[in-house]
Amino acid sequence: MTKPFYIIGFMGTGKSSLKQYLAKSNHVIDLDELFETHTGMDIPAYFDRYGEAAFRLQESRLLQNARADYIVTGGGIVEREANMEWMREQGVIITLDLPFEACWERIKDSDRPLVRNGKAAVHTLYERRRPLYARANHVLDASLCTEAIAHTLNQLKEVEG
Ligand SMILES: Nc1ncnc2c1ncn2[C@@H]1O[C@H](COP(=O)(O)OP(=O)(O)O)[C@@H](O)[C@H]1O
Ligand SMILES: O=C(O)C1=C[C@@H](OP(=O)(O)O)[C@@H](O)[C@H](O)C1
Ligand SMILES: [Mg+2]
Repeated sequence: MTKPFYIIGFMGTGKSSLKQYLAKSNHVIDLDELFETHTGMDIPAYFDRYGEAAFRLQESRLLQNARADYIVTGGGIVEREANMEWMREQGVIITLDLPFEACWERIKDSDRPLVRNGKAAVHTLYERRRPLYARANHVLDASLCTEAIAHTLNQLKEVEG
């Protein structure tokens, strides 16, 4: 197994969509998918029942147990400094970067629990998290098509993985 590439970025930057385009020889884990398999609940239902703090605790646990070539995270992984430290120690952090309006267009009709707080609240969250995503080893332009982003990742993996 290679050094893990941790894919981070705000909701809607296209992290989860990458899976099908990454090299087939690579093992890819999406922490949100893993979360839903482990808990047997979808994320909106989990937020409703147990709240965001409980979600963050489970998310950190899953992060620390995940072993794969690519570990696709949820947008809030940057909320805990310990998660950032873990990812930096273990592997390479890659941010998908996209302006807020484009993220919002992609997520506004989805069932993501934080989207229910409305556009202004999500914008505030975006601004607060922006410096955290900027701390990655690499920042990629997420306005490109998924295939192009995956291609760049596959190339980076050959050099750094
Ligand atoms: N590169 C892209 N270009 C255009 N639309 C995209 C791209 N990547 C993802 N999308 C769309 O944006 C939405 C959110 O994508 P998703 O992969 O779930 O993002 P994330 O996991 O970062 O929240 C989906 O509707 C998806 O089809
Ligand atoms: O930004 C966040 O706090 C969240 C992002 C979501 O994942 P995506 O970034 O894949 O949408 C998911 O983990 C949860 O709804 C919380
Ligand atoms: Mg996702």
